[in-house]
Order: sequence, then structure tokens, then C-alpha cells
Amino acid sequence: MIALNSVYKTFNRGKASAIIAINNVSLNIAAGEFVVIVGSNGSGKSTLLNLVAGSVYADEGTVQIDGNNVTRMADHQRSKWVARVFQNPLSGTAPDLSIIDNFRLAAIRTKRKGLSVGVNAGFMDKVKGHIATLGMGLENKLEQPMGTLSGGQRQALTLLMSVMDSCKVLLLDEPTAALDPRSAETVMRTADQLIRDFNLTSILITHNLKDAYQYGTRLIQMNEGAIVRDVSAEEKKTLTQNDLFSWFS
Ligand SMILES: Nc1ncnc2c1ncn2[C@@H]1O[C@H](COP(=O)(O)OP(=O)(O)OP(=O)(O)O)[C@@H](O)[C@H]1O
Repeated sequence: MIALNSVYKTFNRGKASAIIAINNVSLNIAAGEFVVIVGSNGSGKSTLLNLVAGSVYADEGTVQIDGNNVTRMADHQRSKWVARVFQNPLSGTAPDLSIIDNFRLAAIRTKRKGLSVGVNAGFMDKVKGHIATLGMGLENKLEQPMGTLSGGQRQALTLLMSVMDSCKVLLLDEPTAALDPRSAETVMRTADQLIRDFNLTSILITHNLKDAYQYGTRLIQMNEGAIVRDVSAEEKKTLTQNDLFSWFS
């Protein structure tokens, strides 16, 4: 589903401040895999995600999504396959608009044909049904402004909004970093459930080693722009949480 082939990315190329962020990375992620990426600050995790999302282009090498060469394709053109959730719960939603209007906006953004999606009763029922599965009681507050919800509630809704419109790839860039522990747990559980329900191919970046241990089918460690560990689902079962901590000592 996602294939990076011998990808390099250097920032500030040709200057004294040049930084090799991605150094010859090749990575194949099969449909339905849930890959968790860990690594110290500056190891290239976000750049890797940006290369898949299209907010950064490779200097060399190719990026493919669902069999399409997207190496030079703009991020908005990739949005038919790729949804992305960021650290900040505020970044994915419009605070002054109601929950339902945020869902309408999200649907309009990803749908190429017509805007009828936002106004019909079927759409409202579909959104309501999906929100109910979050188990937060928000399905009865569809007219409430998004800005009045907690960070965890907003992030859970952002996740749902991202995946509802038949995207295939979900990119999660530290989605719980700004949340308190309980909200973070709820959001991670929600993400895990949505990934299964919608059969998504997913990449999660996290500094939370407990989450890295608990979630995902494959675990990757990056260091200095390279993949230094790639642990399959089978191998992961043999790891302990302490093994993960020892990678960083
Ligand atoms: N737009 C940019 N311009 C210049 N340098 C950049 C840019 N984006 C990233 N870098 C540099 O590239 C390297 C990799 O950054 P990246 O954000 O991918 O790391 P990361 O593993 O996600 O780090 P963190 O865990 O701190 O978020 C870092 O040295 C960073 O400073």
C-alpha cells in the first residue's frame, strides 16, 4: 500500500546548515498494516510521514501509494488516499463551527463531486452513527461548537472525520502528545478501533513507548534518518516493554 524506495531528503541542501533528514530509506507497508515508528528527536520520523503525506518531496528515490507513483504529487492530490491527524487537537477542526458542520466541511474537502453530501439526512444519520461508536455521548451534541469540547473529544472526532471518507492510509503524528493521560488512552483506543473497523493502513509516530508496545502490528525504530530496527508482528510478541526502553538507553 505504501512503498518508499531508496528515499533521501536533505534540508538546506548546499548550505552549511544542511541536514540529512532521510538517508536512503526503503520501506514497504502492506495494506492493513499498522506501523508504529519510534526514535529520538530529530531522527526523521515526521519527515518520513511528510514524504508519504506529500508535504515534503524526496530529493531522490520514489514514493508509491496504492500502486501510484506519488513522489511529485501535491499533498491535496494525495488526500483521496491519505488522512492525517496531528499533535494539536485544535489543528484538525474549526472551533466556532458545530460538530456536524465540521463533519460537513471534512466531507466536502475530500469529496470531489458536488456538495450535496453536507445537507442530506442520510449524511446526518451516518455521522451520528459513527460518533455513537466512540462511546462519548457526543452523538447527541451535534450542534455544539467544536471549541467547547475537551482536547480528547476533539481529537477522537478529528480521527473519525479523517477516516470516514474512504481514505486508505491514516497518518498519526503524535496524536496524543497534547492530551492528559486518560484522554490520550481514549484517543489511542479509538484510533486502534477505527483502524480495524475501516481496515486502514496506518503509521503512528509516538514517543510513548507504552503505546508503541501496546499498539500496531509492526514496530520501526529510526535513528539519524535511517531505519535501524524493523520488528514484525511475530517478533514484537517476543519483546518486553523493557526491551523497548533499552533501545533508548
Ligand atoms: N523544514 C525543515 N527545515 C530544516 N530542517 C528540518 C525541517 N524539517 C525537519 N528538519 C530537520 O530534519 C531532521 C529530522 O527532523 P524530523 O522532524 O523528521 O525528526 P523527528 O524524528 O520527527 O523529531 P521529533 O521526535 O523531535 O519530532 C531534524 O534535524 C530537523 O531539525
